[in-house]
Amino acid sequence: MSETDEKPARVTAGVTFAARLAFEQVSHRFVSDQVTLEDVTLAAEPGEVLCLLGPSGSGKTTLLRIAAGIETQSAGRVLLNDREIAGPNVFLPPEQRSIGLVFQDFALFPHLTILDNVRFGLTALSREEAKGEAMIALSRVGLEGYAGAYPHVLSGGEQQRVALARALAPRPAVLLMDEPFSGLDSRLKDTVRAETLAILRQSRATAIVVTHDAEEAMRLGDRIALLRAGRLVQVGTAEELYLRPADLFVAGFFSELNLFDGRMANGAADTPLGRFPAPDLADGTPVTVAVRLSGFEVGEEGQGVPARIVSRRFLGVVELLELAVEGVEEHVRARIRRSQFAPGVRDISLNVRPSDVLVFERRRESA
Ligand SMILES: Nc1ncnc2c1ncn2[C@@H]1O[C@H](COP(=O)(O)OP(=O)(O)OP(=O)(O)O)[C@@H](O)[C@H]1O
Repeated sequence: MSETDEKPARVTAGVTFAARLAFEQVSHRFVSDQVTLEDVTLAAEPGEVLCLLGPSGSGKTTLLRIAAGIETQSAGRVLLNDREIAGPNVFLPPEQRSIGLVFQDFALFPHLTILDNVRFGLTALSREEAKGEAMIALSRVGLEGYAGAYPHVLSGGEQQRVALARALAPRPAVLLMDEPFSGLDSRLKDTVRAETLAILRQSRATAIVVTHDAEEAMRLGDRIALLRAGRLVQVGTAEELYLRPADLFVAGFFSELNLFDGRMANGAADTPLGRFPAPDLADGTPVTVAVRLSGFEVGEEGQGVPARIVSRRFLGVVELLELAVEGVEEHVRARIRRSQFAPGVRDISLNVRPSDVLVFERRRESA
């Protein structure tokens, strides 16, 4: 069978099947008394792009390595389409898992052609078949014209696409990507991210993408799973995590916040910026009121809470104000549309948009 006969059908056929990858109560320790992951239950649904988000050291990479079979969990199971691939009595080696990996440094071999880099993992096929599959994968990322070239002639973004082609070539059911864009400069990043998403959609692979950047997770993920210190804090769509964060940590990951301490009284929290209702919290509960920097309407003096401009920083479309407000120890920060005040204006007034206020029960550590 010639590769040209097969090519069009294969390109549109994408992967053989879209799989569900599930973690069930997965825990992990590198050192016995130190939690890397604790009781993580999470599934990437067939064809979904799931972003694993969290600060450095929160366990994202370890979870990915457990899925790939290059790390073993201390407890719990990993399932691919309801088949256990890692558990107390089962351990399927990485090469039998139908899982592809893309790392942040692309890890291309400089002395191999682009084609040979992509063909590298296709050891189960004959040389000619592997070439055909590698060419299909390269055409999926739009780089078939570079098959005979070496990696150094490609830009960072193109090298990332080769790495993606290499991971897609064996038609994995699930693709795992660890900070795949962090090696790219910020101008390239947006384009490569959009291209990658389009390729993932076309290939229909289920993908788990690790990132520590909330905006990247919002741009890429159908859903986002946020980890902190090895524990899953919240899973949901970008809207859910942004609009209804489970706690202050989640809120702070998605927005810059001004924080005020208060106490519930008559169904609302009192702050120097106003009273904010929180019907679910009992009166007397100590609370932290979080106001997004973008959550202010500003006006001339006398139209709201009085504030004095301490500094203004021009940021292009917006400007960042630092404001002194009576009753607030630290400066209040506000991100407003630029040029709303003439130079030299000092006294203004503030109104807070209720949709940009979040009230949380105050935890002991932040009390
Ligand atoms: N081989 C190892 N031996 C011991 N501890 C490790 C090892 N690898 C990672 N750790 C620790 O495990 C924790 C989780 O690491 P992991 O790399 O999974 O986090 P991460 O969220 O991916 O972080 P980053 O974004 O910095 O890569 C960290 O505290 C890290 O220091």
